[in-house]
Amino acid sequence: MPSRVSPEREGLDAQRQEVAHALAGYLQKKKRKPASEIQIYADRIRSGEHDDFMRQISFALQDQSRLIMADLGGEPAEAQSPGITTLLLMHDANVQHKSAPSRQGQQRARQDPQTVLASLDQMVASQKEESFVTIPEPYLPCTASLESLEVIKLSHLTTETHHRGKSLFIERIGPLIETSILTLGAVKDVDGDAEAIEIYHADPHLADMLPPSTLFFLKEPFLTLGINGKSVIRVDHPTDVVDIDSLPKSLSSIASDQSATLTALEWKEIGNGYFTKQEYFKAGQAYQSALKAGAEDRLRLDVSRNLARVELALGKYEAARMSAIAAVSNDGSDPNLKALDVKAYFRAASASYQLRDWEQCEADLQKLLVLSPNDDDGVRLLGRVQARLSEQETESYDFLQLVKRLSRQQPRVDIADFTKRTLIGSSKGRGRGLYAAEDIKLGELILVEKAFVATFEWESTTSSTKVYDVRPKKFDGFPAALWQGIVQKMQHTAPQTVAEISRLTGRYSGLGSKTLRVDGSQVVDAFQIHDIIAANAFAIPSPAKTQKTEAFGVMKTILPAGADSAKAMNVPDNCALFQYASLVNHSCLPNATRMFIGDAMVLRATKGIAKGEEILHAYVLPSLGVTQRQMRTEAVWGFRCDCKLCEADTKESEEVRERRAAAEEEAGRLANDIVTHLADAAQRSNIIRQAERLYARLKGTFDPALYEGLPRGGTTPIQAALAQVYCLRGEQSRCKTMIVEAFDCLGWTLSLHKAGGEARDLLSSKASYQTRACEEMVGLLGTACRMLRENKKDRKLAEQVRELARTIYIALNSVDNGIGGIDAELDSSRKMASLPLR
Ligand SMILES: C[S@@+](CC[C@H](N)C(=O)[O-])C[C@H]1O[C@@H](n2cnc3c(N)ncnc32)[C@H](O)[C@@H]1O
Repeated sequence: MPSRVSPEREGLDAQRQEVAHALAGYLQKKKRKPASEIQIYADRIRSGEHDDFMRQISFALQDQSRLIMADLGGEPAEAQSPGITTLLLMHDANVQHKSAPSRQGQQRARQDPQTVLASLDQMVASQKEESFVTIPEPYLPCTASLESLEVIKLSHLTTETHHRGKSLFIERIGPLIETSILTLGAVKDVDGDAEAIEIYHADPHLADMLPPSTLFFLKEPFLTLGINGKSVIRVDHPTDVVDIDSLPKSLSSIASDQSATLTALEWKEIGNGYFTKQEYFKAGQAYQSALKAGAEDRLRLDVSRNLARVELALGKYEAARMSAIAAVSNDGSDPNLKALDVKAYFRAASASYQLRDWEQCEADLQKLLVLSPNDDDGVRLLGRVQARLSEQETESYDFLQLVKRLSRQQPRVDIADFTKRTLIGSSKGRGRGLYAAEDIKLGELILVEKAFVATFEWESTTSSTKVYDVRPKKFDGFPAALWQGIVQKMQHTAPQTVAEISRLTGRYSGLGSKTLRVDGSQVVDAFQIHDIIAANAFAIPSPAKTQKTEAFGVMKTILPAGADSAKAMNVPDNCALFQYASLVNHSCLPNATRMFIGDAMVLRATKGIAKGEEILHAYVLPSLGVTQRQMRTEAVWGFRCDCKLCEADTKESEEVRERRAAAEEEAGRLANDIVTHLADAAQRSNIIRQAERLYARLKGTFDPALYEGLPRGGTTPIQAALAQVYCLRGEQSRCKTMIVEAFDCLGWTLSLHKAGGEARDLLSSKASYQTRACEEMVGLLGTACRMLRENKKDRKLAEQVRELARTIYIALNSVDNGIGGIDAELDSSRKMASLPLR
């Protein structure tokens, strides 16, 4: 009997044809794909292979890829809308992920090198096209030593399997191709069996580390499917790759089998040759070989000293310090050796400086100066390290100089951290947090910290990479350059720093804060770093923008990655990870605000903080609506804020919120118009009355009992405009009342009665939500100052108000290069005062 096709089925088929046709048209037009590739996609759709996906593609064709994301079962990406090709690839990645368990344990087919190299070209083409990275289910890096692993061949590999307890001994064939954050290549084993390999976060010198025809080890290999659906060995943790030169001594016979046996002296000469050509990695390898070949006495000292120099150039500071110290002869009787010891100590001190171990650096230099008291380099470095020690102790930073020196070529600052005013403690329901170790006044420094790693968009093409994470099924941008930078740096960092970074919160805890050195390398869990970045990285504004800061165009304090309201899921241009400042928890009623100078974060108090109080800053803009705030903190950091403001905001009805939003919008517009219309006598009274009515309406939307002592956002612009108007009209009492009310709405009590004590005593905090409000506060104080200056008896108070504005300005900017703007503001108010108002 012929099968009957249901009407629904017929409809679906027709729809499929239509979508396939539209997709083909779309791809041809937008992506300029070769016709053959379009045909493949269209055929796949026609054959029903993408049946579920049909609907999603039709959404995409209507440019609604956000909905598709939600449909795929992941969180809707708010800003990153993947294109159709990406969606198809993502779909494939998802299907691959789901079907992985059914493939697990399947025997891998033997492949010859030519076939693998040909498919590598295909993989490279699709990677270049999409620059799209899939993050698989996390797995741990190998923590076993090479000696304890059983060597297997490629033919022993089975799919979707982490071969724990095993290692491969393989060699690279063909080129290594870097695309985005992964390096693609091909390898073969002693049987001539070949396989593709994907190495993530690879050492920048990977090609030198794994030269063709040189065998290397891959610990606990993982065989999976690549982006093209073909098998590939995936290496997520770079420490799973062990090159011949890093082999432990017990296995170094393998190395000598590979290279003709040279003497230590010959290796040293080879190293020096590479050094002259600035091929530092290869020079380092040669010096290592010299040491392994048994360099002794003077030769050992020379090789170690040269190796230290090379390691400094490669950023391997831990190793550099050890090599430098190993190069010290301590033989004061020989003037030649003494001079060489000076060099060795200088290299040790330079490494200590880079490791930010200021005390060690100073100690290394003291030893140097005993041998050569007037050594220029030594004396200069001692000056620098003493400046760092002073910053660390007494916060003696010259912020203005630091800002002036920033440029695109030099976006990083040379400063020490200042953390002694804070202590780490546990914060109920929030994990760890930072606490004030002493009383801290409004505007004062809480901490200064240089980023562990910071990346700037102009330095790398991978500052934001498209990533599909199979765990939350989330497609998003991710700061891949930062990820790679941290994974790399962790391998050459002091264990204590590694442990601190590893302790930072992240959804996947991986190796935890255990520090493990295996086979001479610091083991790093790349997935753990990924999740640490997701929960802790900060966006930083471009130093170029920072330099332009003037007057009230204050430096923007940018929120942590993914936290900005407008760009929601977009990855910021510049981002950084801070080891210590990451511990500051969130509140919509913060007591601290952050700003950045290059790669350093400066955190200041936005209200008086008593000893023992927790330091809190805002991860999301407190002025956003509560629903948006909570959605963001939940999506990015996995918590719901339970501060008093969130509590009050959530108790309000939707109707009240909508009413207020409408009044706020109108008030904002009117606040802008008001000054423009002041000169117009016909409009003036009318517009002022309108503003007063609107202000009363806006104020009326807040339930006084619910918001007792809490800030009421959105009122400031109209209050500031009215205060200016009253000031210009000479209505001092109304002006004063409006300014005091404006501060009250921002969560502050401002006293404008009489001068006395310190300027900051004029202000006391209830439960302010500042951060962005600082700008508005400075403006309001400008008006207050102008009003007070009119009366002779209030001149002293006026100066205190100006000083208070300055304190708040610095709390936000850290430098007072824009403080002249406050006076300029007063001048412009004076000009306005000449307008005929009455
Ligand atoms: C940047 S870390 C802050 C340090 C963190 N408390 C720790 O122990 O490492 C961000 C994480 O802290 C926690 N957190 C921060 N503020 C919070 C708050 N107001 N309520 C609950 N948890 C919070 C969340 O777990 C969030 O993912």
